[in-house]
Amino acid sequence: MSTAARPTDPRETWSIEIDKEYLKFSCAHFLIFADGTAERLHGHNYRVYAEVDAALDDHGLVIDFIEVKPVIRELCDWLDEHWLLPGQHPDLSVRDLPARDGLSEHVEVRFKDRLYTAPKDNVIVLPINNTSAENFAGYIGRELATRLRQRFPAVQIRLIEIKVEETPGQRGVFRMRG
Ligand SMILES: Nc1nc2c(c(=O)[nH]1)N=C([C@H](O)[C@H](O)COP(=O)(O)OP(=O)(O)OP(=O)(O)O)CN2
Repeated sequence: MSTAARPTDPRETWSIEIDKEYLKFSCAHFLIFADGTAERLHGHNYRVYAEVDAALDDHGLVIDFIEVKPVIRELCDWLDEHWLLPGQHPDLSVRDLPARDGLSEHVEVRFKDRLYTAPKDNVIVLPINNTSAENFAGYIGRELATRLRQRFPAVQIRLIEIKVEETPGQRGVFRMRG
């Protein structure tokens, strides 16, 4: 039987879905609400679910699972065990504190009447306006799209969908087309 790629039927689309227990990140955050109040600082074990929609290659693959999982995992591992802060919220500021008196470099975080300090390497300031599951999905999705296009230039990605589950049963969902 021929293994040549069949002519594609425009009605058909293909995608891969990745849902691995180890695609997770444990992080601290506090959500800021529309009325200006915010949660106390707390943490979640976030789970990441990914879908990539693209043409099937001549070998019957969208993208090799073995090659795409490490790209998602490197993003999860980079976020893991950090306090995530929204760098674009108007009422939250982060100031670097130089090492002194035997202390390592720290950051000072101000939000309204709250003041926190933390070792600088414990914190990641993300280009988002709130630490919602949706914004985490958007950040991971955009980063993943950039990295997949760099590493798999021949893949014609049509859609990337990232779901970030903050607690079992509720997820933020991000989709990027084209
Ligand atoms: N659209 C969103 N709403 C909320 C988010 C979010 O990321 N996107 N996040 C929070 C809080 O961070 C909170 O920690 C989660 O809220 P909550 O629903 O209370 O979580 P639980 O799992 O404890 O909910 P239960 O229904 O009690 O199990 C809030 N909103």
